[in-house]
Amino acid sequence: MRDPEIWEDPNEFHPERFLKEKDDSSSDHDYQNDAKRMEFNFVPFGAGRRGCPGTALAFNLMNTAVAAMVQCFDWKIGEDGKGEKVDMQSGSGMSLGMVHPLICIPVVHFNPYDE
Ligand code: HEM
Repeated sequence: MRDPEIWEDPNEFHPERFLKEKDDSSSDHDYQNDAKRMEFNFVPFGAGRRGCPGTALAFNLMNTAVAAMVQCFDWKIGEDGKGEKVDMQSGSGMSLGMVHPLICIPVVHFNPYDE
């Protein structure tokens, strides 16, 4: 999943790598493109007969869900809210579960009804 022969800086968090269009030379990074992803370098929803049937729904909802989480909350790390950094170490397997479960506490910082 983090094969350096397929992904540039595979252990770095570069979400913009998924924005890059095929043959876009405007960036220093040669991030992956849609065509390469179709070659099963990126399979977050599995594939084949048992592939995820919720793929289209997830794609439609994910932007809104993440935007709401970022816009409406600050996030404290750990059960006591005193952690400083999320341990992103990933396990093995198709879907890269986290070795250390992510525990964060949402703190509301924007309430549209507080007017
Ligand atoms: C970001 C969101 C999601 C991710 C990353 C995800 C990922 C996955 C993965 C990796 C599998 C296993 C596929 C395989 O074995 O090849 C799976 C299966 C499945 N997913 Fe999702 N999924 C997501 C959202 C959803 C949603 C929104 C639904 C339903 C509304 C859903 C329903 C299912 C079901 C029912 C299965 C079992 C399919 C089967 O075994 O035949 N998933 N998903």
